[in-house]
Amino acid sequence: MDKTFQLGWEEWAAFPKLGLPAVRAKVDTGARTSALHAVSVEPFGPLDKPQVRFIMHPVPDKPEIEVVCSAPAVDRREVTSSNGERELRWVIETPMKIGERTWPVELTLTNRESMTYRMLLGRQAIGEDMMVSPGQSCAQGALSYELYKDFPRRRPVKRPLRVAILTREPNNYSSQRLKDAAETRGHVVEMINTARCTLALDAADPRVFYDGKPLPAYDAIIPRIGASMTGYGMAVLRQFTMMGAYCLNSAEAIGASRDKLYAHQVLAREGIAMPVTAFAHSPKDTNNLIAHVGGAPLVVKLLQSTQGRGVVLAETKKAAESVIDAFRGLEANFIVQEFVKEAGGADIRCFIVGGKVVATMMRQGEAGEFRSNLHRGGSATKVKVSKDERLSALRAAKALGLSVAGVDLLRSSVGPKILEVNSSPGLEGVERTSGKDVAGMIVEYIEDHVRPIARKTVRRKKAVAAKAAADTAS
Ligand SMILES: Nc1ncnc2c1ncn2[C@@H]1O[C@H](COP(=O)(O)OP(=O)(O)OP(=O)(O)O)[C@@H](O)[C@H]1O
Repeated sequence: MDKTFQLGWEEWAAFPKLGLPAVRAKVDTGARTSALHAVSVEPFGPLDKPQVRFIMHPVPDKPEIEVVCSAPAVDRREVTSSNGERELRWVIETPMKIGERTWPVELTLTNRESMTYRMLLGRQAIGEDMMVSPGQSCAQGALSYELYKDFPRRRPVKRPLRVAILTREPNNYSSQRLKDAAETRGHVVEMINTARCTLALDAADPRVFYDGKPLPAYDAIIPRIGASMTGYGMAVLRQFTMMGAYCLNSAEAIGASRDKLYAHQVLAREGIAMPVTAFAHSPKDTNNLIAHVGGAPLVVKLLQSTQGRGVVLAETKKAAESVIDAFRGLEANFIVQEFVKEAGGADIRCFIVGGKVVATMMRQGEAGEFRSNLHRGGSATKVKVSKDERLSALRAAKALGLSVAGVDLLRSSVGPKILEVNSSPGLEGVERTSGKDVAGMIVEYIEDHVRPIARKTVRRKKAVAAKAAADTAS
């Protein structure tokens, strides 16, 4: 039986690792190397293991379909194109599937926008047992560009991602764990100090500069924005979103969860149980505030508080009045809250990744301390949460629109009461206590949600170009 693998003068190829299900290629035995259409080609990753990221428009008459690809770079070499021009091109190696057969091929990356075929299949990629029939088209069967129709909804392929962690603490446990988890899976991680980013607001080409140099297009951003940087961090995040990056938590969701008063209103609107909470603007309303939460004992919390710093327990009405007066004197914003005594100085942290509680821990304050924060000497232990607790934590994260969240709740006599929803929850306590690889789960979630297509960028660029043309004409 003839085992020769027949190729026609044109063939349909698929590149599973690049996320390209159908590319029409011209077979050209006159050319040594194969070439693939690529724009915005950017190298990234460590020097000893370089990667290239590029954008491919697989459908010639539909440039709005953009697929972001990345692959290990094997070389950078000078190639002479058919018109005799010499060009320095990145070379990648990736599996190619034609018909039933898959084999690794080397591809040089070049802009083939003006060519009919997005790919040229050169003789180096044609094996010894293959034969080209010049009179035959698509000897291995036809694919279709229809495969790109539902593209944004398809599960993206696993490719090396260029990930940035937005943090001012690159060496802390959470940043390092996320970096390790991503690198173990073949991704490249860069730590970006939020405070050092400069934003260039240009409708056609929004950029982020770092130390005066433009930052590249990232596939994903992991925001680890500290409370003191919330406003600017959100702006940086919005900019990266405009540049087409997938952001683990959106700027809006982070802003909503950081604004404690607003977050409490959202939870209340969604009917999620929490300690009765009150807020007043006028000093004349101190008595009303105290009455609203059922009188003393009660908790007064600074809206800007973190790590339990501005959280005070007032055991008597007199003490409550003094604390409220003191906070008002300092012009501080605060809320007054029912004290959930039966929680016994403990709270439960539910770590949520993509609509699932993936790890939990119970934090218990030191003897005589009603605040359970680990920074205040509290200790963490394993805990099994009830269905009610799990569901209310999930509802709280969903209400605020957070994909990754640390939801704190109190065990009250009438069921779970949500205390707070954190948008940059620390990993150390929860990983050490639960023994779970939470960082790994976050990276897997990112892999499943990174956009395979950068359509928005194209649409925006087109809209800006069209407006400029209209302005010139008028
Ligand atoms: N209403 C309450 N009833 C009982 N205990 C409470 C109440 N509010 C807070 N606590 C205790 O005080 C701790 C700190 O409160 P909270 O989490 O609201 O403060 P925070 O400063 O925002 O802390 P974080 O750093 O976790 O954001 C809680 O973990 C909990 O143990």
